[in-house]
Amino acid sequence: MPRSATPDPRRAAADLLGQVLGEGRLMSEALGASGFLALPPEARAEAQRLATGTLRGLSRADYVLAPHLRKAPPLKARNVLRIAAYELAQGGAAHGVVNAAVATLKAGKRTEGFAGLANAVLRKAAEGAPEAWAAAPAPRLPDWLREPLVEAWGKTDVAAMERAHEAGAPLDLTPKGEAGALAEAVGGELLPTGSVRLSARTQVSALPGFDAGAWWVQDAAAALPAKLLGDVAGLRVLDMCAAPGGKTLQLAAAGAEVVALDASEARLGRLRENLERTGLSAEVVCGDALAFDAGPFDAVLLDAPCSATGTIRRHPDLPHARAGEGIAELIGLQAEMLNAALRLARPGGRVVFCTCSLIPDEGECQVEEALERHPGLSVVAPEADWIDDGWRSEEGGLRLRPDYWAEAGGMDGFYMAVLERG
Ligand SMILES: C[S@@+](CC[C@H](N)C(=O)[O-])C[C@H]1O[C@@H](n2cnc3c(N)ncnc32)[C@H](O)[C@@H]1O
Repeated sequence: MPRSATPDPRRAAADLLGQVLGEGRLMSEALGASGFLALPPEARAEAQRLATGTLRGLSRADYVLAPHLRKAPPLKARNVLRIAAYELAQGGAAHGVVNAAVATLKAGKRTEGFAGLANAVLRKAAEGAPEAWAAAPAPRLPDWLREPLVEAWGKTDVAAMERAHEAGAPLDLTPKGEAGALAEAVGGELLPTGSVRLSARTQVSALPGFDAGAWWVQDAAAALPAKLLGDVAGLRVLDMCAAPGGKTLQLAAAGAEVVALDASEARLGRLRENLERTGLSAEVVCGDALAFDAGPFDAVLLDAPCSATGTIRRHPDLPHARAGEGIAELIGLQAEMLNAALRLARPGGRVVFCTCSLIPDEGECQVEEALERHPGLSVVAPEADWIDDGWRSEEGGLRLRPDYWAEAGGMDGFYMAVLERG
């Protein structure tokens, strides 16, 4: 399928799937490609919805299509069939979904030959589609990630995480001001941790307070590391890997004098936009955290680059586009960054270390090893009425997982710990 502008969202969705499944590209990269950006906003939103939903249930799509296919067609055509299977499972009218898939295939030189096959396959797959989809085996993470997670958390818990990944994520907002007032203004649920939760289908820019910068989108778990620093009003705080700035905004809103450091100028552009929209301020610095030398700070927040395996609910492309490459390097970088954070904190100052990863090597183990490297360093057990004791991990941090709060819509996987310099 050519990557030219097209108003057909199914074709665009199939192209997104092709990039993720065929080229190992992350969806976030594919969504930023000029061909995709040239589409009208509604087509982009629909393509993203279709691609994301199909990826969440990819093995179900293959399972319901398999009995009707003698052999799997090439990836481009297969992805159109998978999207149609997802639409049928969602209750899409059979004739509309089948005709649309056939038209999408006919529009592509390399897929037009599969239009007849798709017509026959999808008509058969349409019968009892939602039931067949629900009866298919539940999606599992690929082995590169499943194996280390089963070793860390056990099969039952990993299956619960996989269910949470398939369920997707609601929309969480962090208030600039009072959380109860925001919950009322947007008609959302006030969570015990102070985030406000809305349905994933909410149109963000249409919510009251968007233009005024009264809140920002941030997963409920991602909002907790900044809270662990406690009362930061008047303190000089370094947000060491700051962009796009969710935690910088929290710290600035809490009255800290924030230095927001990040190595990516492009991502800092988004941080600056966020500061502007919310009317908050921070000193923004583009640079390498390992070479940064403007301490000491009263407190440091280190949200280190990681595998991002805690965010699969929102990014179901990740386990498909990646195969674990680069994680060993990230683990080394996280340890170096933690050393740098401890250097930059004043004696007695606190460092919150966090990663949005489900892999203990990027969380619990980092803290255990830092304690061995730094005599005098201690872990401070966080105290807050919103902390569930089940979140506490042995070395003194908090382990959050996507299968926690399952009935309330879950949370991203995160690890966080408060360290105090001797
Ligand atoms: C997990 S993200 C941070 C998210 C951010 N804290 C937030 O809440 O919006 C990790 C960030 O680390 C940055 N980063 C990676 N290597 C870095 C380095 N050597 N120095 C500074 N920042 C770095 C990346 O550009 C990325 O923005």
